[in-house]
Amino acid sequence: MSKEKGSLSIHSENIFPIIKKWLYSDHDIFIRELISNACDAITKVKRLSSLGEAHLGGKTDFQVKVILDTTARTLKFIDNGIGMTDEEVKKYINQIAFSGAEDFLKTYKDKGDIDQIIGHFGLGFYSAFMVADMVEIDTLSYRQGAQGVKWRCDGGTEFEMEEGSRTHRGTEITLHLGPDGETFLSEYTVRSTIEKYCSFMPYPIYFEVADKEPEKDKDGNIIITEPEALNDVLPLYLKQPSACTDEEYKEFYRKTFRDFQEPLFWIHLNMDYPFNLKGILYFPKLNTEFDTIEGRIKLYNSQVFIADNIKEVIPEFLLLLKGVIDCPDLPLNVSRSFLQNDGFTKKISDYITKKVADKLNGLFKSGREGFEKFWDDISPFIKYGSIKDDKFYEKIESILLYKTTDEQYVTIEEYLEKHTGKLEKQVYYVSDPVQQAQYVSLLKAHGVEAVILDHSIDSAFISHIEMKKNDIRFKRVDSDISELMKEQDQTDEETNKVEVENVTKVFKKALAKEDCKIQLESLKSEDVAGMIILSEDSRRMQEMMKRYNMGGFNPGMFPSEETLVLNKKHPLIQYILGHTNEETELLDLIAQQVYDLAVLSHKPLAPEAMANFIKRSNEIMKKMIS
Ligand SMILES: Nc1ncnc2c1ncn2[C@@H]1O[C@H](COP(=O)(O)OP(=O)(O)OP(=O)(O)O)[C@@H](O)[C@H]1O
Repeated sequence: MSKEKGSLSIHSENIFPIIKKWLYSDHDIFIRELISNACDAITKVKRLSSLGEAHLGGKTDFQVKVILDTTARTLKFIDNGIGMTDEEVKKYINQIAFSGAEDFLKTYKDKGDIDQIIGHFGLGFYSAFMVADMVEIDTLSYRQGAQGVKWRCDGGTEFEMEEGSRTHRGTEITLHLGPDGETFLSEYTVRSTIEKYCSFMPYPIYFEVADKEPEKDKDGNIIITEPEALNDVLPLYLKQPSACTDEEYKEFYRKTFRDFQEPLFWIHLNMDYPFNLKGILYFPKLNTEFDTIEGRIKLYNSQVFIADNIKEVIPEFLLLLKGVIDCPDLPLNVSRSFLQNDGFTKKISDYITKKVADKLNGLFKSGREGFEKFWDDISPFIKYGSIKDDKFYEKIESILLYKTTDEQYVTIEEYLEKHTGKLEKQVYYVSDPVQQAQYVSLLKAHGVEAVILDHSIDSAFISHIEMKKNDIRFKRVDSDISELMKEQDQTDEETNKVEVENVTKVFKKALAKEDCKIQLESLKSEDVAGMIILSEDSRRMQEMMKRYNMGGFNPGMFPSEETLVLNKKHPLIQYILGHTNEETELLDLIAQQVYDLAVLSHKPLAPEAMANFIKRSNEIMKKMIS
């Protein structure tokens, strides 16, 4: 066969159902598309008027009206924009994927700023057929002496066109809602969809229900209310940061996120070059320690809502924040809810990360005390960001704070400096300040504070910091006995070995436990008879297995390194040491009670052990009075 070249042909009968059903993922976006077209139509006529090419005759109350009629089952979108001539309807509507917006941009690209035009692909109008059985257009062009045009299509590939009777410049689009549009017969659905997609569109959008019973006062008089636009045509993020007050930022936050907690602080993004990006990011306050952090960053393109939390543009860790970002330069694909993946989105994401890091550094430098006040609330974001984004970590590394058990906020360097001579490149931490209180007070008695790392992000954060600063080691307070707590012991190695063997025998029998690892120490404190320590590595391994649900692994592969440390100086341990050859009930009782108390200050007792502990404690008290 000879080599051939040609162009592919598309039959509208085949492609139309695809556009209607599959081009857009969400049905409700037809509202966004038709209101965007209406706003584009207004932007165009305003532009032409400013160029002296259109004479508006004083009709400049630019607005978009959406009217629902539940009886007639229609939804109308009315604008007083540029309108269309019959030629334009033929060109822009009858030719699918021929965008009048693109055409307009091409014609006027050299005549000033027209980046407000939203349309791009020439397909949006057809999204109306996702919900409508029939769509009508009634339009009159701005041109002098133009004749109105009526267009009608029932969703097939045939249309009807005739002269229209419209007397005012603009376009009215009527959707006759079909079974797929049933949900849009609800006032609430239409209103909330307009609010979702159009709350920052540049011209006022009014919504009314034509066949709704008017509200009456108690005397039966109709209450007349001034129509209120559903949108904010000049959202705060578009203003210059220097022109915005704190109250305005807070009000914008309340309105946009319906969150009545005040945000901690915010970052106003305002960039014109090398790309255009405006927005405000808020650091929300966490209500309680049990709060799940759920952020929401709404992405806009020229004031049109695109989607929430688009991870290509917003670095993943910042999805914990709340905010709005508007970037008219976004490379959107046809359905707008998806981005074309190119290097540009990465640049936007890097810019946002940098701005957040700059703001945090600024807050730290301008007032450490204020920064410390925010720390508990913002630290999960910052820690998550440090783990997720190396560049972010590098920028905020020096302002990472740690809250200590004496309620101070210190950097890691300050912590080490404070413990010079006591700790060598080592940071003690607690993951549960209440449960681990005994260990904390033992350390405190020797002038050592621990840092509190009790958030679910902290175990990953600790590993991250250790990896970044590889000479620093984090140790949970119950992972060893600090040399600071021990007293010089005169016992020689051989005697100590025998003592350990004898005591182990007593505990093994009393606890009926084969694997009982015991260490004898002379602790400076005489208050503690025994304590459990669990090596840091072994505990981390166990936690990791639990976290990743590595149930298939045999736990025996990583035996628990739990050790019972007994304080030789404590009278109870001295008693045991002096009676290791006996097998008395009292010896069992002491060993069991010492062990349970040690476990209790390390972790919660298992239910059966707890019941035994209470029973035994009562027995001991009974013995005391008998
Ligand atoms: N309300 C309107 N007033 C005037 N012209 C309109 C109106 N609605 C649509 N048009 C014309 O029809 C064209 C096609 O609209 P359509 O929504 O299909 O595509 P678009 O807005 O150009 O691009 P996109 O697919 O990105 O929305 C528009 O570019 C515009 O020229």
